Order: sequence, then C-alpha cells, then structure tokens
Amino acid sequence: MQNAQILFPVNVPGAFDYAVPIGMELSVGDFVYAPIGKQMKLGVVIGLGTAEVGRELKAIAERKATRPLSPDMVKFVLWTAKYNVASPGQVLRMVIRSYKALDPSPIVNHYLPTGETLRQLTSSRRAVLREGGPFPARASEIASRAGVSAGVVKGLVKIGAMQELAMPVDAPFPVPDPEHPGMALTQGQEDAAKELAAQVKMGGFSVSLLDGVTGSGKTEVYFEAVAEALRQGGQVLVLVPEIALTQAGLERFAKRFGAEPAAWHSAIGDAPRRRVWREVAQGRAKLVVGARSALYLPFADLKLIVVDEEHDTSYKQEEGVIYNARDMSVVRAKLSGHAVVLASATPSLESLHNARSGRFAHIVLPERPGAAVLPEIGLVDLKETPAEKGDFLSAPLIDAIREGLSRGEQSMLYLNRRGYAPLIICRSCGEKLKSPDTDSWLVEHRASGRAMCHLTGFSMRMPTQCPKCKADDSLTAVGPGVERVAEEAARHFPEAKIEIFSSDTAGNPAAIKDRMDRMARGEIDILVGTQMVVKGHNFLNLTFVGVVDGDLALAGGDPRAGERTYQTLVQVAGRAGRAKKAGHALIQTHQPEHEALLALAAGDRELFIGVELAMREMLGLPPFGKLAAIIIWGPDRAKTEALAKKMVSLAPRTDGVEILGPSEPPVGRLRGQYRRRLFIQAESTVNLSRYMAVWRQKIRPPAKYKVQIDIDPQSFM
Ligand SMILES: Nc1ncnc2c1ncn2[C@@H]1O[C@H](COP(=O)(O)OP(=O)(O)OP(=O)(O)O)[C@@H](O)[C@H]1O
Ligand SMILES: [Zn+2]
Repeated sequence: MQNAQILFPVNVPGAFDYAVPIGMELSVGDFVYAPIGKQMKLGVVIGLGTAEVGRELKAIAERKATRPLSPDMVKFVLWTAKYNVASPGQVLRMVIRSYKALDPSPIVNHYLPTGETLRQLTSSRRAVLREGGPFPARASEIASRAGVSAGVVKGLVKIGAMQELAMPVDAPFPVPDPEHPGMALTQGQEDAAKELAAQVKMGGFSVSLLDGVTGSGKTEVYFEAVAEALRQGGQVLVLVPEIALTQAGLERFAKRFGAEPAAWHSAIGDAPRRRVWREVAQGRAKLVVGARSALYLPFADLKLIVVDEEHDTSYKQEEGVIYNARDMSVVRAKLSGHAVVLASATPSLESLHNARSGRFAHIVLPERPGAAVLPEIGLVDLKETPAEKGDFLSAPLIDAIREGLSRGEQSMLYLNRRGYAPLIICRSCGEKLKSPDTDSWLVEHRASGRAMCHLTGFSMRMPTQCPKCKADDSLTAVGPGVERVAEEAARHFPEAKIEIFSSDTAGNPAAIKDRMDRMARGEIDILVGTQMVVKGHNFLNLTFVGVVDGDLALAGGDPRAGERTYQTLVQVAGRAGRAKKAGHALIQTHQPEHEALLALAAGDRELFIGVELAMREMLGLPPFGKLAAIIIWGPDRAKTEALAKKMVSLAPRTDGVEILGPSEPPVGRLRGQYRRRLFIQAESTVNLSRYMAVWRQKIRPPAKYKVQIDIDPQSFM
C-alpha cells in the first residue's frame, strides 16, 4: 500500500500522511485534494513511501489535473521552512499565491477587425478601429482604449467589420530576444559580461558577485548573462528592490531584449498575478523582473537568478515567513543547479567575505564607462560649520547648490525622513506627541496638515492645542524632514524649481514616472528626496548631491549601522555625475571621525571594510558567527516580559551559543502589542536553525501571544 505525505498551504507544523488509492499515479510535486476533518483541501505531495505508519490512513480523494510543482521547488519550500524555522505550509502558501492560477486561463471572446472596409461608420465605430488596438483584445479593453462603450465593439461584429475569436484570457508574454542589439560595451564591461555568460553557459550551480562602482554599467553587464540563459531556452528571474521596480526600469529590459519582461510585485493585482503565475509555471514567461516574493514563483525551467542591489534590506521579508530573498536565491540555485549573479556597488559584508574566501566568483567593475567619473565626496563637520540657527543646510551645501544652479545643473538633497519634522513638542510643558498604540513619535506633515505615525500609518489632523496642558499654539516642530528642507531651500533659492520626492508625494507608478521624466528633462532644479531617490535613477545633468544628515542611520543599537550608512551614502552620492559632467557630494555630519564616513571621504572602500570586518570577527558577528533574534509579542506588558524570561529559562544548553536579553527593543510597543527581544549569537559551526527549532518546540505561547524567530536579523527596531 502506497502512502503520501501531503503538505497543505496553511500554518501548521508539518505534512500529513494519506493513503494513495489503488490506480492513482502520483509524483512528488503533484497537487491533490485530500480530506481534513469534513473538508476537502488542496495540498501538494512532498513525499511518497510504502512504509507502514501503524494506523489507518485516510485516502487522497483526487489528483488535480494541473502542472505539478517541480521536485526542486518542493525541496526549496522545505529548505526555506527549515532554515528560517517557519512552517513549511506557510512557505507553500507563498508559492500558491492564487488558487485560481492552478486552473488554466479561462477562454473568452476577443475581437479583431476583419479588414472589411465599410463606408459611413459612426465616429465611435471608427474610433474603435483606429484606436482600439492592439488586436485581438477583449471588448472591454478595446472600448476603454477607444473611449467608447463595449457595445460599439459588438455592433461592429454585427456589420462584419470585426470578428470574434475565442482565446485564453492570459495573453502570452512577448518573447525576449537575446540577439536584440544592446549597448556597445567598454572593454572592462565586455570582459565581465563574458565571465558571467560563461558561468551560465557552463551550467551547474555558481554564484558570482558583480561588484561594480555606482554607474559602472552593472545592468548592461548582467544583461549578457541573461541573454545567455535565454539562448539556452531557460527562464530568468531578476530580483530588484520593490521601489526600483519602475516603468523606467522595465523599459531598460525592453530596450535590450526587444520585449518588456513579466513584472511581479506585491501590488500587482489579481488578474495580472494569475497571468504571471500561470505563464511562469508553463515555462512560457522567459524573463521575470520582480520584487523578493518572485523567488517563490513556480518556474518550470529556471536557468539564472540575478539579485540586483544585493545588499538592499528590502530583500528581507519581516512578516509571516521571515526570510532573506538574496540568501534564499543562492539556495534555490544550489538545489536546481544553476547560476546566480549578485550585483551591487556596495555589496554586503557577507557577500564580500564569500567572494574573498573563494566561495563566490568575484567580478569587479572599478570605473564608470567613457568620460564619467565617480563623484568626489566631502564631509561637512557640523560642529565646526553649523547651519544658521533653526536651519538645516550649512553654508557649503548652499554654496554647492548655488554653483550648480549658475551652471544650469541639477542638485539633489537627501534626507531619509518623510514629512516636515520628526518630532512635535509642546513649548509650554515639554510633551511630545506620541502614536496612541505604538512607541513612536508622531511626525508632522505640514503639506497635508497631519501628524502621522510612520510605523503604523496612524494619522490625525495636526492639533492646534497641546493635548496635555491645553496651551494654544504651543506645539513646535523639532528637527528636519524633507518638507522642511525643501522650504529652507526655497528660501535660499526662490527662483529655483524645487520638488519633494518621497512616498507621500510620489503617488502611483505613472506619477512617479512623470516626476522622474521631468527631472531627467531638467525641469526640476533641486530634488529633495528620501530613500526613494537612491536607486536606479540616471539623471544626466545631476552634478551635486547633498546629504542633510549623514549620522541618521548610525543611531540605535544596530550592529550593521556602519555598513548601512556606508552603503546608502555611496549609493546616494553615486547619483551625481553619471554622464559627461563630473559630480560631487557633501555629507553633513557630527561624527566626521566615524570610519564609515572617513572611508567615504577618502573614496577608500577597503578602509571601511577592513575595520568593519575586523570588528565583526572580534565580536563573533556575521559573517564570522551567526545571529538570530526572537521577538515575543503580547497584549500585556508584564506577561510578555514573563514569557520572554520563560523562553530564556527553556533555552537548550549547547556550547558556542550565547543568549542576550530579554530586552525591550526600540519599538517596545507596536499596534498595541508589547514586544520583548532576545538575541542569540552562535559560533559559525553551530546549526542555529536546528537549535532554534528545538527551542521553539519547548514552548507553546498562550492565545494572543506570539513567538517570532528571525534568523540573521536585519532589522533591530
Ligand atoms: N558601455 C556603455 N556605453 C554608454 N553608456 C553606458 C555604458 N554602460 C553603461 N552606460 C550607461 O551608464 C549608466 C549607468 O549604467 P547602469 O545603470 O547599468 O549602472 P549601475 O552599475 O547599475 O549603476 P548603479 O549601481 O549606480 O545603479 C546608464 O545610463 C547606462 O545606460
Ligand atoms: Zn503642553
């Protein structure tokens, strides 16, 4: 008697055993319906066997007629769960993003012109034929393009000017052409591209770190690896940080491969989600550009994964299954035996360490192509050169903008703080405005007249009275946000065109594209932006970048603070001087002696990496040791603390593992839930995932309490 292990896409600890009915042919990866209680549930076969389980098993009801998951994909699901101490069912849920996508694309009527030329058409009928294309398309699409009602399209069928064609709802994605001509590469780029392409051509598992300075053309270079994988008929996944997934970004792919790639991100919409999923599963979508969750798409024949901006923190998913898509990409490639390219101007210390120890191939692009050079980076010591009282821009920044303006060039001011001011304080009683259910200060947004919590999205009308002492007009803005910096810039340069670019002002993708296009056309003189400006933009006339607060990311107890600061500032500064005109950057700081800032100013990455790696080694931090965190959540402060202490007392005793905490994280209360945190530091030889799993099993948190495990934490909030 054969039995099967079935994994259901739900958050339960493991898989369940079922009997396979006589005559049912099953393989690992098959989708099946099986009874749970009184319900039939869809699950995936993850194992088959004949061993007696010693009890009567319920039988599988039906094998679903759909394409199975590949055995590699099943392994990848289980591996992800094990490594990240998550439930495998929850990981499977990330794979099955839509149940409907398992069914074939529905067939519906599409319409196209017959070519019959008819005289005396009404203007709306003519509009359909002229502006309704591309054909064939659904009546609703044609109608909306032509600005008429769908009835007009059907009317044209009646008179023989259009015909119906039954077709699947999902249009296939255009096929990318690897031979479509790309940019002429420089010798250095060409060499790097050949090396990457060779890895792909050779086949098998490989990881390459494409380590090229900002603006060195990494995209153009990894395109050649993509082309090679496409030539072999395989599929390619390019992961990019969510905020870099813009129309402009997709158009670069279209330019190189003659067809826009399939795009995947969290807000894609149901119908496009199903289309991408189905086309990927069938192996027909050849090139997918997506945010981190695209890694869990069921590719039929994946040959290459590129992780662009591999150092980016957005690759870490912090909710549900906590995982790092960069690290999991390497795992996926290993399980399936194909190539991965990790690209960055500021690789993570982990990847650099792997490259240096020979685990990853290290491909370096040390310069920008043609006449473009890297920007000079200078520091402004705010202790010696402060801004005017109440202001935030020091004289050197103002002078640099003025010079740029006089030459007709653009400037950018970077401050990773949305809104007007990060703190609202009462001058009479000293009260600070707090979020009602979260340990965070409310941020003043003057443009919208609101006070907002950036962690939860809570917002209220900006009060006119202190909520504590009731004093009128006593609330004062403390510190700078982008709105305030823009206001200050406008005071200095009343003639300049100044715009703010942050998630508050960006709006929808079309609005973002519009603003970026206007910046590219030179219609904006000074762009004041948050991290949204850091990535993926090529503004040819941008020659000066001013960093308003270079110390911002250094605050707090984050062991990666130095690394993050270094990465962000290199990337921001790297927006300057990307074409013929040389650029420069100035960073305002109170800590010009910090090694991250010294290294930036000296243009000497080794200086920073050397110090940082030595420190990590001494402290046993990644990449030399392992780190995990446990966050305990609960509605009652004392009980949350008690649960955290109980966790510590239950910790398995093993050599090489040290437990720190419990402590209150910087955000001790989030959305009404109290939080406590433990850090677990382990020597590199310890199997930390297994250790955490054993520990986790010893405790069953009471209802409403949650124990969350984070392997290799990136966020220390
Ligand atoms: N060989 C080349 N000839 C002309 N222009 C090039 C060449 N290579 C790259 N460029 C241009 O240089 C700019 C930077 O290229 P790209 O965006 O690929 O760099 P990058 O290394 O990914 O940069 P960053 O990491 O800063 O985002 C782009 O505008 C690109 O079109
Ligand atoms: Zn007050």
